[in-house]
Amino acid sequence: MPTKGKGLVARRNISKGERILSEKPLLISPNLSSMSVMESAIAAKLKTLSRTDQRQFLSLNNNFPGKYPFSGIMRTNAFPCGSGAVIGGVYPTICLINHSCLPNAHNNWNNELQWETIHSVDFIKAGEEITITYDHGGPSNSRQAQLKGAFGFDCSCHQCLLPPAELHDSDLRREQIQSLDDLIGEPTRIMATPDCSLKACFLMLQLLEAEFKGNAVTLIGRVYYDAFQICIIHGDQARASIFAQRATKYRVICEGEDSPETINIKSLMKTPTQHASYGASTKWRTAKGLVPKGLDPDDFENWLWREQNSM
Ligand SMILES: C[S@@+](CC[C@H](N)C(=O)[O-])C[C@H]1O[C@@H](n2cnc3c(N)ncnc32)[C@H](O)[C@@H]1O
Repeated sequence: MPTKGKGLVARRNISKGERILSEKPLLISPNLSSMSVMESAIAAKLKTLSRTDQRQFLSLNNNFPGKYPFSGIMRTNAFPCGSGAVIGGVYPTICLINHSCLPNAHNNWNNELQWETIHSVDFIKAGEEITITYDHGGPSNSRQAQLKGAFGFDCSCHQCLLPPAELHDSDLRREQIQSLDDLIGEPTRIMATPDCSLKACFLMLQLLEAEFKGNAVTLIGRVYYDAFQICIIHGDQARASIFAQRATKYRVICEGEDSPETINIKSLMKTPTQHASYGASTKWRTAKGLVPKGLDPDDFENWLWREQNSM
């Protein structure tokens, strides 16, 4: 791939939500603070691998050559085994997938399978590059700084190369998305002014659509899960079950039916009271069956988002 080294390209059309591949890690290593300790730990693990696996590991890209080549390969390629995990895995094929700030696929550690999975989050045409995201979001300058610092490369994805005026508009939206994300996650606000937190979720969905078009599957799923949590904390089982249903739909697209997180949300959709925060407040208390029937779609959305003029 020009400016990116090797990459993965679709050989056939791939529909949204397909599991493109799943892979067992070649090697898993903790992210140790001392490079020399990490280098010896990886070297010891490498010795236990077959010759083919050793060759595959050594063929991976290294943006940090020098005194600690094995650690450099891990730092360039490893994916955390689960969100917030301190251990990371490298994979023979998945590690060929380049980054995009507007990716068409999503990577996820399936703790049940103990494999990393890749799902398409958009329709991918034959011949198109398959991309995932390595960054934590935000405007282009902060994404680029993070990618350079953590992985040692200058991002040349389509989004970062937009003409200046378009990049400026995109950066403004990404800044707003980041601020809303912080606001939605504030526990004191969720307890004191849940209406504001729910409104922030609603605004976030509009912004995600404007910025990512159809590709914001992962983020949309998270927003619906946040809305679920806001409702269940305040005892509103009816809305919580609808939000969990929507969160499930998006989780299935980017992680599959067999992901433990999908299974967990699906079960919360059926029994929202299983959530640990249920009962913290009774401010919005409703029974699960109190979802209104026969409303037109706009009125249903007004009810769901607790718009003032709704029932
Ligand atoms: C996990 S590897 C991906 C496969 C790699 N391109 C190769 O040739 O082996 C990650 C490395 O690919 C390159 N890369 C990935 N995404 C990129 C992007 N958006 N812009 C520039 N380089 C990128 C960087 O060198 C990065 O450190």
